[in-house]
Amino acid sequence: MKGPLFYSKILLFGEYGIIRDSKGLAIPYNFYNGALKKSEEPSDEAIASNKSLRSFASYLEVLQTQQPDLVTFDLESLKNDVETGMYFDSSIPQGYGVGSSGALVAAIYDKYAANKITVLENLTREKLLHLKNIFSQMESFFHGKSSGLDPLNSYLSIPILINSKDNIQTTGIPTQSVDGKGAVFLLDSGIVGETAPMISIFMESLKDKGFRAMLKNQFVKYTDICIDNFLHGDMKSLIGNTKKLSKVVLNNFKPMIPEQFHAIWQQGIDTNDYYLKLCGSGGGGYILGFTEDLERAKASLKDYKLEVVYQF
Ligand SMILES: Nc1ncnc2c1ncn2[C@@H]1O[C@H](COP(=O)(O)OP(=O)(O)O)[C@@H](O)[C@H]1O
Ligand SMILES: C[C@@](O)(CCOP(=O)(O)O)CC(=O)O
Repeated sequence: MKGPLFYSKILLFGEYGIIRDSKGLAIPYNFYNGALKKSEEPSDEAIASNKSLRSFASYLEVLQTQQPDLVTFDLESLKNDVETGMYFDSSIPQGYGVGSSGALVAAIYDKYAANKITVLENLTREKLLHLKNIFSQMESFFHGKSSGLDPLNSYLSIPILINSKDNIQTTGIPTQSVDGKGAVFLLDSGIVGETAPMISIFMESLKDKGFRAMLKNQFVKYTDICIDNFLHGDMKSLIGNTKKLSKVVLNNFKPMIPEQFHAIWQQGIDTNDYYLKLCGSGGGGYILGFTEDLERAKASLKDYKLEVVYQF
């Protein structure tokens, strides 16, 4: 048995802001994927994954008992498959901000949900919101509060634009220019991040009036402008505004940036070779980079591994 593939995602813009109603833009990232699978001779990884699925199945049982109107599953098949060794065979790194638990949630919903909303039907705003709500509650098993956006992106495999909490839509993004000099890339911090403590730090910071003002007048403002620039293919403005965003993040989201990356973050701003921003909740995992000139960014970051995700 091997199920369909579910992909990783990248939240290009909107981390933290979407908790406070900024815009957000998430795109599928097809470099990594995962699928439900059974194997005769499971590896240690498969055994660990199976164990995690077992607890997830119990959680879903409670969820559907508590909220039968939200979603129900074919629990008998799910439990039976878990008993007979099913696991999530995935190349998506865990705790890296590219949605490993989101892809898993999407795969489970796809295979076991009753009356599921499918990708093929007309996805009205109401249906999208309903799906996001289901996914949010399913995914909260893995890291507490979840917006449900990761599984939604993985399930639909199309870019999603968040206009506000209750207003989301699927969207197109400008076609890549494969020989373009400009690029969006991932920088591997080599550290596994944890989502929940980062969100706690953010929530704590929100108690401060100055932080709230910075968020509204700078962070959310530049996030929203960057998304507009990106969607309209205005890459010149995008680069200028990611520079502003990069500065705001370095000055105000330090706990979310591993310490050994503070200097190269600043170096990008000083040299204009690249601009860094958070990729998801931060604290490790990937850092997202934007550059007008990929070769220059590569030379400047020669000691690091870059993965290009989009060229323009
Ligand atoms: N292949 C897998 N099999 C079982 N559980 C997985 C798998 N991949 C991810 N998970 C679960 O998802 C958690 C990581 O999700 P999360 O904290 O949301 O990080 P991220 O989504 O940034 O990768 C893991 O701790 C694990 O419980
Ligand atoms: C920090 C946050 O805004 C983005 C998600 O981060 P991550 O991809 O789970 O690391 C949290 C959320 O909106 O669920």
